Amino acid sequence: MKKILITGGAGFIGSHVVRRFVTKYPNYQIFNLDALTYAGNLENIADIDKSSNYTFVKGDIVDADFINDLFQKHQFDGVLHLAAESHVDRSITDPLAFVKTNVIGTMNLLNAAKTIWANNFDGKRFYHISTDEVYGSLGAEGLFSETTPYDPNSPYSASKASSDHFVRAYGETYGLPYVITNCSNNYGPNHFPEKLVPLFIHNIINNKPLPVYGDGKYTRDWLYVIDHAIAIDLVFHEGKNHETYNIGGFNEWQNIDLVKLLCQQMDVKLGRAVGESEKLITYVKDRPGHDLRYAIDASKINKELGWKPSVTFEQGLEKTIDWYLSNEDWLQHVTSGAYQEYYEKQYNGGVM
Ligand SMILES: Cc1cn([C@H]2C[C@H](O)[C@@H](COP(=O)(O)OP(=O)(O)O[C@H]3O[C@H](CO)[C@@H](O)[C@H](O)[C@H]3O)O2)c(=O)[nH]c1=O
Repeated sequence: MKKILITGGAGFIGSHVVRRFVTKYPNYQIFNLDALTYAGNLENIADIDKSSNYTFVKGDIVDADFINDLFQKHQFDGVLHLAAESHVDRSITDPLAFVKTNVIGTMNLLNAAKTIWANNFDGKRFYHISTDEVYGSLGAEGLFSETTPYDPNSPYSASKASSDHFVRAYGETYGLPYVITNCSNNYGPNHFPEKLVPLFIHNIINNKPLPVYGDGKYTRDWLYVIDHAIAIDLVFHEGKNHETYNIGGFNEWQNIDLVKLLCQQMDVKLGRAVGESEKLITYVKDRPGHDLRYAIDASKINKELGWKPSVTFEQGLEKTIDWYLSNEDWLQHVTSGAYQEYYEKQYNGGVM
């Protein structure tokens, strides 16, 4: 039986990956390591919690001694590393937290893997799940490919770029077997309501303003989170050693158009008059260093591994809205306390 460590498995993307691996691979023993920060929530994976091939471990990847002990104890065969501080706005107010978790945390995992595998890399794999933000910002034209030079702009993307570089460096220097994926914006169930889609769903339900940064003309490439989990499964098992794969939906939306579509779908779901939710749109001051456009060329993963998104954006968005509307308890739990304080501070940043 293979022992697989998944970090960040109580978070948004991680919870979908953990569920997929636990249910699809009964011959794997899955260890889910999560620090349970504000964005991690065991409710996200409550349905698989009792599975015999699943173990939850609470712990922080920043603690090197703890990580070394964990690797020595369990002798993992593979690591899927998703644990990260991931919110760009938070990285602007507290960059060091991002260096700690995303850079030091990744280093601790790399060191621990290198030590236990001790040059015996047969059947071993370190998989770093990363972001397209490492490539910086596109103008109106072009797509990010795997050979696009790194050019990160936010403390968040700088920390992810740094950790990508360390993973590659451990591959080149010590022969560590690795794969890296850089994915575009995800949306779907379990997404903490600080990111655009879940925050706006939450605010529409509660009749709160929808704070659109700047002129709303920023563009992102959106992918349903379960399609990302499927891609991660494929890359972990079939991706080539020492390779990078970009993952994206070929699905670009300007923020304001996405928000309007979301408002329309929410009006229908909530039985509101047409145009009701759009009245909540409020233009607020822009994010500093806001990247204009991300768009992914996902043809490598498509050609080599046969992956492509399984749902359209309209379908994925509807599934997402349905999930939030039938999980209002979840929303209530995660939006109380610390989050609420943060949100109020953020929103009071100023209406334009
Ligand atoms: C939270 C929020 C966001 N926005 C804008 C900023 C962006 O142009 C767009 C999406 O913002 P966010 O949901 O924060 O996501 P973004 O900054 O693109 O980064 C996401 O996508 C990345 C992949 O591209 C991931 O690596 C990040 O972890 C993830 O947070 O919406 C608003 O206009 N208003 C808001 O309140």
